[in-house]
Amino acid sequence: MTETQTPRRPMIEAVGLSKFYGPFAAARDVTFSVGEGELVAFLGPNGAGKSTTMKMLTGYIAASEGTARIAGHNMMEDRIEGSRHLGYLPENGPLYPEMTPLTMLEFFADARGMSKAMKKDRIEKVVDICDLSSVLYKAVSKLSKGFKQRVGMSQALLHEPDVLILDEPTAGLDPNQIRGVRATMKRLSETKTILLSTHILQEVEAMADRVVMINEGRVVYDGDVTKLREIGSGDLDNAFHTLTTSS
Ligand SMILES: Nc1ncnc2c1ncn2[C@@H]1O[C@H](COP(=O)(O)OP(=O)(O)OP(=O)(O)O)[C@@H](O)[C@H]1O
Repeated sequence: MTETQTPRRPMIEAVGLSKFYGPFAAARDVTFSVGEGELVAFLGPNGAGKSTTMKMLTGYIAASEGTARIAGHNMMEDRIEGSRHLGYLPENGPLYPEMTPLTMLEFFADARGMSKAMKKDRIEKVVDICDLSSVLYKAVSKLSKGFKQRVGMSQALLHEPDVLILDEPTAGLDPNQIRGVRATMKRLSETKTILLSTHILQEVEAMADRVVMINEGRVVYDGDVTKLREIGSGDLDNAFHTLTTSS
């Protein structure tokens, strides 16, 4: 950042977050922040602690140590206010298999206390953004993985949050579905702050302003994609390998 640029307002903050399961640390002293309007990729091998960190950031699980803040709100002390700003797509989607996408969105809109008019308007908008009109009346259990992912995304966007935490939004999708989800995320990144976990390095190249990498529960890299590539002598796969196998 040059001296003339104003620092971005931090919208997602992990401050010394740790999560212990007995003696095992799933996350240890994780500290990073995502500024307003940034799209940050959260990278790491299987079991590195990405989902655990995201769950602490969203207030879904309590941290053993440290603080999580969304739009300045401590997610343990002020979760309701923080959650107003936050859309969260968990790893396996918050899906109710016997509901249809429409009944599920209505259910979430009611749970958020939306007025009738607001509910209609917001459901129409997220159905459009996530391209769900063809499956609105089908049971979620009968939908393809790609559509299930989009239903999860529509739920995350329903209350028009300005911060999105998306846990592997493209995992298990075919290349066409990945294209669709990436295009949606790219559009959303024009107006929102996004933290997105992924294993796919092309996704990082295509979309992210910055990368936070985690390995064995600890942050091992926080910086831009260009510097990350330099660590791998010009290759992101190499950089990933170097940073996640040397500890
Ligand atoms: N409830 C739990 N009890 C015990 N260990 C857990 C629990 N939840 C997660 N872990 C462990 O914590 C570590 C981090 O898991 P986490 O799901 O955060 O990793 P991840 O980086 O999201 O992995 P993946 O890319 O495979 O989704 C793993 O070793 C996991 O087995």
